[in-house]
Amino acid sequence: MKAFLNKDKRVKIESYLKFLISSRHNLTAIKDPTEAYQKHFLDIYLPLEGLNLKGNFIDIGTGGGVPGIICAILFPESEWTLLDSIGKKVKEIETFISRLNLKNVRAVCQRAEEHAVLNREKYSGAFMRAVARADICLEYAAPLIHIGGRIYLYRGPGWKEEKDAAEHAASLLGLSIDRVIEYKIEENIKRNLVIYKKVCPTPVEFPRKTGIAVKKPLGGK
Ligand SMILES: C[S@@+](CC[C@H](N)C(=O)[O-])C[C@H]1O[C@@H](n2cnc3c(N)ncnc32)[C@H](O)[C@@H]1O
Repeated sequence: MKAFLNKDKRVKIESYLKFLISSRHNLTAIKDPTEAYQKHFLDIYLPLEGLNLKGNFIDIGTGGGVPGIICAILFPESEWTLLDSIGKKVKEIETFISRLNLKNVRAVCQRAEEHAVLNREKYSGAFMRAVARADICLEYAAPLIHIGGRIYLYRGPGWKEEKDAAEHAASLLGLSIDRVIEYKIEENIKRNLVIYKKVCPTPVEFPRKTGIAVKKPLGGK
């Protein structure tokens, strides 16, 4: 199903952005509704407009629920797992999920490396924004998705500099780059949705033990 907006989805997205910017736990530094619409909604929505998504997806390092909650509203026929290692964030997004009456979302408090132990190859796709360097994100996400599944990384203009490290990690993890969607959320704010496809099994040694992906990134220091 392609991403599209109708009145019901618009209302839910506006309510969610209100919850997010008025959170007690400072889930975002953005407090202005117009800026939140641009940086938390348009940033996620614009590159998805032409994409067909259906299945069982995970948002790793969801924080306040971006991109997971936005995606769950845009793609109600898919199942969404929102993962974060910080308990108070997960508790708060659980309240957002129930206030928005979203039936296709669950929130899980766990580190990505630990989630992979019992959920290997469970998902059709993984989304990540602002969690870590791209090569580190790929190590977290690759074991969780099945062959043929995709990893969607929201990256800023620094993507060009981190691309070689990400490509090296991808070659070790069974991934191949699928496409890069370039877009702008404002005339001078350039963004990329970098999409990797899982083409063969991720070796069992990945993800490495908790914390190692950050300490010794696959793409080098
Ligand atoms: C800067 S926030 C980004 C939140 C959100 N994705 C966004 O774009 O607004 C990064 C989040 O990733 C989570 N995180 C970092 N490493 C993680 C890991 N290994 N497993 C689970 N969550 C992780 C942090 O707890 C934090 O909430």
